[in-house]
Amino acid sequence: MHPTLDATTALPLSDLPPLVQQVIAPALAGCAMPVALYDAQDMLRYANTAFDAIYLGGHPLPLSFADVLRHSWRQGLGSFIDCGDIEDFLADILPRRRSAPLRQLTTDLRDGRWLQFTEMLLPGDWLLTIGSDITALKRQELDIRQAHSCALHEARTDALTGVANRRHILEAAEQALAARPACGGPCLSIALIDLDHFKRINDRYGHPIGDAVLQHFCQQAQQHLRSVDTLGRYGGEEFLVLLPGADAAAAQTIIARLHRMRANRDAALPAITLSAGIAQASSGETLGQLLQRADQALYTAKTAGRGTTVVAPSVPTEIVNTL
Ligand SMILES: Nc1nc2c(ncn2[C@@H]2O[C@H](COP(=O)(O)OP(=O)(O)OP(=O)(O)O)[C@@H](O)[C@H]2O)c(=O)[nH]1
Repeated sequence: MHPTLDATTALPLSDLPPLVQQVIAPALAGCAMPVALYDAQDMLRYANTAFDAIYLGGHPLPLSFADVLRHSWRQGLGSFIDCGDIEDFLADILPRRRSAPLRQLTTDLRDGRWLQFTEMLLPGDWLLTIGSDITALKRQELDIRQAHSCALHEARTDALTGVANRRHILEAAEQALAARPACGGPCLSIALIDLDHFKRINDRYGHPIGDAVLQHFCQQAQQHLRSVDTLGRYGGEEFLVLLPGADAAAAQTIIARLHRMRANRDAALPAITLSAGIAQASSGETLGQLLQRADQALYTAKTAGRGTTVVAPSVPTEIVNTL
């Protein structure tokens, strides 16, 4: 009778393939990297101490691969299962098991660590699994990803109001226009909004109150726009709203909600009104042309006395093409 490999090995050494018996198992028995060996029927026949601690918690062998995962899941050990259902998880991964002579898999453990497993098919259909701890690498990757998304967010966001900045809202508008088919397709409208007599707010109450009014306007406006709409700061007290799927009439209804926001205003802040110019994109129209029409409509709203919305007349395609 041969000695067992370590505390978790339930089978005699002679039962394992010679390569494992003579080289792999003795070298890896006390190794910090988890090592496991499955036979041709996918029964776990050998696990070193590190693998036992992660998946078995002292459970005796043999155990099928699926039962290793079921057992570890029940015991709060092993891999984290995103879908939360061990049987669904097994149904997803089992068809790919043993699908190549050498495979690498990454898994996050319920204790927060990350492992990369290398699975190697051996003669006689045995499968050797060796894991290495890649937690530090994963944390670094996560930090880099978070730093990147923070940098991206900052590059796209207006620092005062938290809405899209001018560059980002214009990029979004370009993309929305480019995504439209050459003719037909869903509508797209834009609204240029300017807060009325804003200079007076600054002059009378001071710049910090002016800033607070801008912030409050953006907060409120975002609550009153649809989730598909995008609000961006176009200039000082001027804002651009993208209204996908909205024709001019629908856009007017949505912008009317912003006019009514005065009713919910923060009593600590001075009241404001706004003027808006709406333009519905015509087929083939460039962003420059669309903005020009919205700006013209805004100008008309301003000269008409402010506190109102003007819709730019629609442009027939043949005229757009000559603009
Ligand atoms: N507090 C504050 N004021 C700003 C900011 N950006 C622009 N402004 C002010 O917004 C005011 C815009 O003034 P005008 O262009 O004369 O327009 P208005 O007073 O709003 O008048 P109309 O647009 O004609 O209704 C200026 O006084 C700017 O200083 C900002 O970030 N914070």
